[in-house]
Amino acid sequence: MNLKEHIRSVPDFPKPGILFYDISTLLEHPVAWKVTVERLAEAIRPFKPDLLAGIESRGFLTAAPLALELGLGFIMIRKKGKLPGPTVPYTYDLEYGTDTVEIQEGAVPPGARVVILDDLLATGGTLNASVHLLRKVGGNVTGGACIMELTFLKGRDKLDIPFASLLQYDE
Ligand SMILES: O=P(O)(O)OC[C@H]1O[C@H](OP(=O)(O)OP(=O)(O)O)[C@H](O)[C@@H]1O
Ligand SMILES: Nc1ncnc2[nH]cnc12
Repeated sequence: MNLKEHIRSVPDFPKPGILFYDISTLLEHPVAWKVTVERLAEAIRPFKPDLLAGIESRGFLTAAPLALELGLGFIMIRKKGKLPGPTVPYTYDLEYGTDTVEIQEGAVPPGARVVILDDLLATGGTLNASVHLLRKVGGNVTGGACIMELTFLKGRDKLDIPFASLLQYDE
């Protein structure tokens, strides 16, 4: 099955000049979505995860069903101020300014093998920050995976973990 046929590309969203890859149409199609989850399961098998982490918010849609399929726990990496109770932050640089991701204290058992999921890798800034956050709380990040990778942005070069993507886009 060609999964690219189930992803809609929307020009000039959310800003002029950006071609937005929309997974809404993939999620709407139960067979294509099931195939996506199965292919992700294959892609991350070599990383031997104990636990899956998803990055807000489309990363939750990607990681949660995969965790269920693999019989693993799922934890959330969220934007600042969204998680209740004690949290641990990691702040990273953007082109202009900074951003912060957070995780709940105690979400990662010491030394757990964690694999990070998101829907899409663009510049790699979000995924790289998530790797650092998970390490800060004692996780052993053994890999990362996305459904889509914008190869022309070379986000993969920013990562110091093994990384897999199902679909590559060069524009
Ligand atoms: O590789 P990067 O350049 O960091 O970009 C990729 C990130 O951007 C998108 O999330 P967005 O911030 O749009 O949030 P959303 O998932 O809540 O829509 C996407 O889901 C990734 O998390
Ligand atoms: N071009 C794009 N399409 C969908 N999500 C994105 N996140 C960052 N860049 C994106």
